[in-house]
Formats: sequence, C-alpha cells, structure tokens
Amino acid sequence: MNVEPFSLPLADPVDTARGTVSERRGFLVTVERDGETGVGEATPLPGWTESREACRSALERAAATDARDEALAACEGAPAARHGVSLAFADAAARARERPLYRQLGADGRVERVPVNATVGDADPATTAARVRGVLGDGFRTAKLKVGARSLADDIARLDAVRAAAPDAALRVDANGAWDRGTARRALDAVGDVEYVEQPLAAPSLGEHAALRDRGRIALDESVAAAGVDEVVATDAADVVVLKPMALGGVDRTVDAGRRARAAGVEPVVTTAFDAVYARTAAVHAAAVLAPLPACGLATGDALARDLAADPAPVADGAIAVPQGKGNGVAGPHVE
Ligand SMILES: O=C(O)CCC(=O)C1=CC=C[C@@H](O)[C@@H]1C(=O)O
Ligand SMILES: [Mg+2]
Repeated sequence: MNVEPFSLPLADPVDTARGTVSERRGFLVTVERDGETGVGEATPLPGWTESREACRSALERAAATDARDEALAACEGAPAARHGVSLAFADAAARARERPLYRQLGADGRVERVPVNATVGDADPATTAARVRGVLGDGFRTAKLKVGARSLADDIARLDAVRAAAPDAALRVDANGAWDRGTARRALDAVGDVEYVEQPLAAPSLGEHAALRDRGRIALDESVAAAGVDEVVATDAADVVVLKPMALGGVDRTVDAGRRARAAGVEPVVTTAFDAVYARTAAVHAAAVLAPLPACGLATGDALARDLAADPAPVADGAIAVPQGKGNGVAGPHVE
C-alpha cells in the first residue's frame, strides 16, 4: 500500500456557520491487488472526521500490512483513513471484475444518473439571490443555502431575495448547528417552503432535534457523524440523514447505512466533504447504489481550484452521469 499526501485549495472558499472551508488536505491510498491498481482517498474534515494527524497515523498502521481486513481494522476510529483504504481495495476489486464501482458495491442494475443540488455559501441577500439564479441557469433545480452565519432575520431576508429572483428553485437550508433551540423553532416557522432544514442545532442533540420535527423536516449531518446513523434513526431525530462517506468510514458503510435508514423510513442523501476527485466520484457510485434518491450534495468539484485527476463525473443539467467503466472511473495518474 502506498500513501501520498496532497493539498488542494478551494477556488472560492465556502462560508458556513462553522467557519470557512478554504483548503482540502488529504492522502491518496494506492493498493495493488488481483493485478489491478486501486486508488482511494482519505480527506479528513475535522468536525466530521478524525484530524489530519490521526488520519495519517491510521494510514501508517494500515500500510504495514497487505491484508485487506487487517488494513481496515487498523483504521477503526479513523473514518477518513478507512474511507481511503476501503475505496482503494474496492476500486481494485471492481477493476479486476471489469465492472463499475457501484455494481461492486451492490447495485443490481444499471444506474445512469444521480440528481444533485448546488451548494450556495453565506453571502448578503443580493449575492445569494444572484448565485441561486446562476445555478438555475446552469441546470440545477435544487439549491442548498448555508444559513446561521448571520441573524435569523438576515437569513430570512436572503431567502426572500432568493424566492423573488428564482421562484422555481427548490430550496434547502443548512445551519451547521448554529442555532439554539428557540432560534431553531423560530427558523422552522419562518423559512417557508424548503425541502428540509439541515443540522439546526449543534451535534448530536438527538432528542432536541426529534422535538423540532413537528415544525418542519429535519436533516441531520454532523449528528450522523457524531452519533451514527443507527442512533439518529432509533431516536426519531431526523426525516433525512446526510451521508458523507468520508465521515462514515467509506462508501461500503455509506451504502449499508443508507439502506438501514431507508428501511426505517428515513430518507438518505449522499454528499461529499468537499473531497477531491477519487472520493467525490466514489460518493456518486454510493449514491447510485441507493438510487433513486433526492438531489445529493455531490456537485462540489467546481469548488476546488485544481484536482488530482480529470473529473469523470461532471455535473450537467442538475445531475451527474454515473461512470460506467471499470472501477471508480477516475483515470490516473493523479496530477497536482
Ligand atoms: O451538501 C452539499 O451540498 C455539499 C457539501 C456540503 O455542503 C458540506 C461539505 C462539508 C462541510 C460542510 O461545510 C458542508 C455541510 O455541512 O454539508
Ligand atoms: Mg451539512
């Protein structure tokens, strides 16, 4: 196993209630198996995953063995590291069997496309409205707006401006845990017609989120990373679970978690953690296994100023075409 660090700046840093995401640093994981090279990506994002140092240590432990199960065991407790190692082995296995990753992960039939949302960071009302109009012009139908970085009144003014400028847009909002219970209740009453409010309260707050569900649809993201999908489902804390493969320990675990959530009546949505191309594309495959899904947060490639390789799954008309070649579909070698 080979582990190589990388660092990628965002083209346009994303402002959220938890600060600004401006750079993604991670590790490329390469394994040779069955005569094929498999490539995985571990891109930790503190708040969702282990730290970069913990990720590096786990990958060092994993690299000490060539046995898949031992390497995965070395990554327990380090979800980004486990993501990288499990993806490298799954990519090699799918290539060896000459099938796309999503078939390797358990999809029964061919899946062509996964619908995606645009992600719109915090900005003043006019800028937010212009960005939403712009993404509709690019073919998106659904926009996820970051909220909670300013007062609720200001966020409602942003939503009003968006609805005036882009009345056809389907909207969701993501507060990244910025609100207290009173603000969250007022927000749910004031946001109007949105698909859901994502992570209104700090994670995990499962009982508190369950209590908010009579006011509107709740999606949980950081709470899923903190408490796990099963705990979120068992406590009736969410209508929607936001599944970030990087935070869940891999695309294999994401598929399993999505199936369990759906069986319990909770809708899964797959998103990236502003990952580089290997993990982003793998998340598209995970979404393909779970399809049909609501619009997923996978359209984050353009957020990066540069990437590790050409994107085999670009966004067109509000959807991503699922790569149908063998493996993950990213053509190496990576370029930095
Ligand atoms: O879900 C999306 O539309 C894209 C991904 C995304 O919004 C996020 C990725 C990583 C960290 C966060 O800032 C953010 C989120 O909270 O969902
Ligand atoms: Mg979120």
